[in-house]
Amino acid sequence: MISIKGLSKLYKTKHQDVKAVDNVSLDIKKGEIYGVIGYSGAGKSTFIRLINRLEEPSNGEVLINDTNITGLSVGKLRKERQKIGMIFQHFNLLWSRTVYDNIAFPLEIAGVPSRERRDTVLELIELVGLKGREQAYPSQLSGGQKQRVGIARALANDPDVLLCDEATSALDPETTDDILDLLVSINEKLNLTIIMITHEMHVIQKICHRVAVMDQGKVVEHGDVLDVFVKPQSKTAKRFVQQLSPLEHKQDTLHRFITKDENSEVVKLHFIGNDAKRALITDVIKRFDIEVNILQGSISPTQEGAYGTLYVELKGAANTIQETTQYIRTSGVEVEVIRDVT
Ligand SMILES: Nc1ncnc2c1ncn2[C@@H]1O[C@H](COP(=O)(O)OP(=O)(O)OP(=O)(O)O)[C@@H](O)[C@H]1O
Repeated sequence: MISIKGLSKLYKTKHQDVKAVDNVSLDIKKGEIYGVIGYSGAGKSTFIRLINRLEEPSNGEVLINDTNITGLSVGKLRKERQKIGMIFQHFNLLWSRTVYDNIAFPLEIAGVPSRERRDTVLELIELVGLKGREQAYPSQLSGGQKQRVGIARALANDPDVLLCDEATSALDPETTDDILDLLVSINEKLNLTIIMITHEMHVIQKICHRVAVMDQGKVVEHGDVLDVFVKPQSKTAKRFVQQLSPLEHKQDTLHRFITKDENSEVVKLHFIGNDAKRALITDVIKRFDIEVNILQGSISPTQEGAYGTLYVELKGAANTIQETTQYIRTSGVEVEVIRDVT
């Protein structure tokens, strides 16, 4: 649905040239929530603003439903932008207009007749959970409510895609989760494609189907969220995943279980999707003459299923330990033998 080809943005400043976005190519499918994550300065905001041409690209193309956004005249771009909603970190509401009038604004610009406009605004107010606050001004709203107005306004012209630029970064964790839940429900109800720029891995984990990791203007890794969480390849992705995994910080506590004794082995098990729900440890204990000592574990949900990590100590005869790890592997769970903790 969205095809981004060789997209680049070079800022020329007095002192230096900055490649904010460097030859990015991505395909985003209809109805998916696509996350783009990166640290500050990675080029995320520039990237998302290139999609609707709030920034002009230096190179490359953006195709939305086969329309080449990069090639459109100003007039045609204005029309096409109605199909691309956008929400912002600081909401960008019109402070002198009520909730109702903020949401009606893009419909006024699009020349929608007042009767139809009213129906759409009331429907959107209901959709984002702001019934009863129609006549409030932005200054009278909480951050979460302001973002709900932003979302309703972005949906007013029934867009094909919603661009979210750090849409939850100004919100507290609880309100962030409420807004993320709202975005998921809108994605499901309207089959709306959502592109989500963020520096928070929690956002990616909670709502995205696929993710691209940006560093210094480049996409250094992209794929299904579950794959990137379970097996991050790039240094940047690994750092992000570690942020979310409290276990990685506690690895030093594993030290005392790691010995040179061949009758004891510490292993890390990776569970993905339905594997995370299986009673594998019970199964292993029943099958093998082995002691299983659970050291640490966690399960994390994502949009595409759960993934989990479990550290266990296996105690028994060396060949039984080997048979056990082999059995676990053949049952589809990845096993990593931990010999050293760094
Ligand atoms: N208008 C501009 N002129 C010159 N350089 C710019 C401009 N906008 C962004 N940059 C530079 O481009 C790079 C990417 O910036 P961008 O804001 O896209 O990153 P980001 O990942 O969104 O970071 P943040 O989350 O901090 O905004 C940075 O080095 C930034 O200084």
